[in-house]
Amino acid sequence: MTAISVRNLSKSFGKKRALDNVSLEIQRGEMVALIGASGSGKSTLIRHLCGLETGQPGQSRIDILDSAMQDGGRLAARARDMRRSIGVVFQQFNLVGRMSVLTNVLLGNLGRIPVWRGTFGLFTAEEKQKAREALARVGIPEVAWQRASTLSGGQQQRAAIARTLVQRSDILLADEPIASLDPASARRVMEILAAVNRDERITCVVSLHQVEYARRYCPRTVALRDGRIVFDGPSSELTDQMLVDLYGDNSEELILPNAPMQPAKPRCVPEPGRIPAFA
Ligand SMILES: Nc1ncnc2c1ncn2[C@@H]1O[C@H](COP(=O)(O)OP(=O)(O)OP(=O)(O)O)[C@@H](O)[C@H]1O
Repeated sequence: MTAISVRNLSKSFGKKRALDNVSLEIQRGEMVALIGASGSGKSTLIRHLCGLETGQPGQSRIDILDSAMQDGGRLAARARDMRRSIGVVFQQFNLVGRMSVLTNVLLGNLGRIPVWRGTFGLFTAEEKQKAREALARVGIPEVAWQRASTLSGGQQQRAAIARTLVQRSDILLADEPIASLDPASARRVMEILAAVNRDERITCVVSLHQVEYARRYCPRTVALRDGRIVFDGPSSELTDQMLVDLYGDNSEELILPNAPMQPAKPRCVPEPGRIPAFA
């Protein structure tokens, strides 16, 4: 089954063409890295895949699990329901900081339970147990009762992955999940994503700045430049020389494994009431 199918997707912001006739197929169970220099269109593509953006009117179409998510620049009526099958992890704003980690993970149930139960935080014992298991799965069972804002950046990303497990998503889209992390935390997060892909058969699309992580953890890489796909194939075949040829001076930010990492902590959602995307 095809997990994600993108056809002829273009998107402009004013005069800036962020995506330029992108077509892409990702099969169920794949783990795919999306790489590209800053501004190449990775986040814009991910935002389209989860229905947060619509493409230009015309021939574009995005199918998720063989159902149209958007067609001709219009979101399908079922798009909201379809989002339940897509877990999203962002570089920042992953968790509601004032809530406990466990509650954040429990928010993964929201698409499947009555709104009133979610609003009042009335989760069943079984749901709480599943949330605790998900935290154990990502290696941080001990932080369940901590406020999310007190977690380290790597722990926050792991809690966000736990939330997608509770959501029981078929597809996990991670938009630069390791960009703010130190190398050890980045490796841990990538290992967890790879394990979730392998063991739970969740299709993963991970946007990354450094090709080294793509080579190590993702069998397939899709490289974007100026909104166009310029490489799509086995990550092992994407050599440093190819990156230099594709990106020129900008290749440095993709090749040097430690250079562009900013040691900032991913930020939690600051205000109450805001639910992380598709939690
Ligand atoms: N909402 C928006 N309004 C205006 N321009 C936008 C918007 N979103 C993206 N862009 C522009 O589209 C282009 C692609 O941006 P995008 O964020 O998708 O790139 P990216 O590859 O994810 O970059 P980075 O690695 O720096 O996050 C950039 O030139 C960006 O400035």
